[in-house]
Amino acid sequence: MDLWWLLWISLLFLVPFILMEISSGFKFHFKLVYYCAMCLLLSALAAPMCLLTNGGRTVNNMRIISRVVRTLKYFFGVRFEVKGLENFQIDGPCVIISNHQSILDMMGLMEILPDRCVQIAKKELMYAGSVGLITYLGGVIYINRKRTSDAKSIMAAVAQAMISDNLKVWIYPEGTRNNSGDLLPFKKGAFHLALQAQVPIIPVVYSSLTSFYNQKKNLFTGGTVKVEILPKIDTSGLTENDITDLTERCHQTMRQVFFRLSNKPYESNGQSNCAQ
Ligand SMILES: CCCCCCCC/C=C\CCCCCCCC(=O)SCCNC(=O)CCNC(=O)[C@H](O)C(C)(C)COP(=O)(O)OP(=O)(O)OC[C@H]1O[C@@H](n2cnc3c(N)ncnc32)[C@H](O)[C@@H]1OP(=O)(O)O
Ligand SMILES: CCCCCCCC/C=C\CCCCCCCC(=O)OC[C@@H](O)COP(=O)(O)O
Repeated sequence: MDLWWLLWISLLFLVPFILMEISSGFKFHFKLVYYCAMCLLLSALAAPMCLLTNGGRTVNNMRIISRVVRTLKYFFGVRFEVKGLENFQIDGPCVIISNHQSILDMMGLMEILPDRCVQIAKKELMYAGSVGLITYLGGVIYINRKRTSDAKSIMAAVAQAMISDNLKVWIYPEGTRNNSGDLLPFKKGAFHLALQAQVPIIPVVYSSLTSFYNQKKNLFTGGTVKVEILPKIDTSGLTENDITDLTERCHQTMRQVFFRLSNKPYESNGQSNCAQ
């Protein structure tokens, strides 16, 4: 009898691996679920560490969170080649903006996260189980993307907090994940925030994940991500009238770097062809 049980249980374990061999779709989704499960598990492990070390919701928990998240890359065969870390060496608050491709970006975010840096996140993330808890403990700021007025007032409060608590704020100006191999147009909140707080903006660009992570092609293997931290952009003296131009300028600069890092020819949409 035991032998039969053993046979059935081992078959049960073998089934996902057999399915992964015969179906790329199954393999892609299995790996994505594995990633989410790892995030949930690591969050559940990190939460008590944060509570015991720092008591409650504080940006200091980001040190623990980043250390734990940095281990994830080894489970998924992802490597990061980072350039420009010296550009993070600025005292005081700043707004960091970067392109956003997938939930895998958490690995790239934590790979280079500077000290005392929180992120702006969609409020739905608060309800993602233990991941929601860990983002809360890390000081993540939640916004409702569908209610611009609420988002504006939250960001205005963040501008005050950045100065009083010496906080850096990381924002994904595309406002959503985008695995298309290009950058979406930028929302303006990050730039309003930088002007309201009168702090510099530091653009960060991650190369395209599409060479090893592509939902359309059910591709999810390991790979190398090139990361470039660009020199800071000063906002002193700029006013609300400069927001659109500042947004466009950052978008164009980051898009050129994105194409260069992704070894793709720069397709300007009516913009200069010289990739940086
Ligand atoms: C240990 C375990 C581990 C495992 C797990 C890992 C855990 C890791 C832990 C921790 C890390 C967590 C990391 C989470 C990351 C999550 C990322 C996301 O969720 S990304 C989605 C949410 N982020 C955004 O959406 C930002 C970008 N959006 C904006 O900034 C928008 O501007 C926003 C939302 C503020 C408003 O969006 P609009 O859709 O209305 O678009 P617009 O065009 O920008 O604004 C409309 C008008 O309002 C003005 N406006 C916008 N923001 C303003 C402001 N702040 N003040 C004044 N006016 C503003 C603009 O100038 C525009 O007006 P005119 O067209 O120019 O007339
Ligand atoms: C008890 C309830 C349990 C709920 C289960 C939760 C399932 C998800 C669990 C883990 C997910 C790990 C993801 C790590 C954090 C990802 C942050 C992120 O990248 O969010 C997406 C957001 O940038 C943009 O959202 P959209 O592209 O607009 O959409």
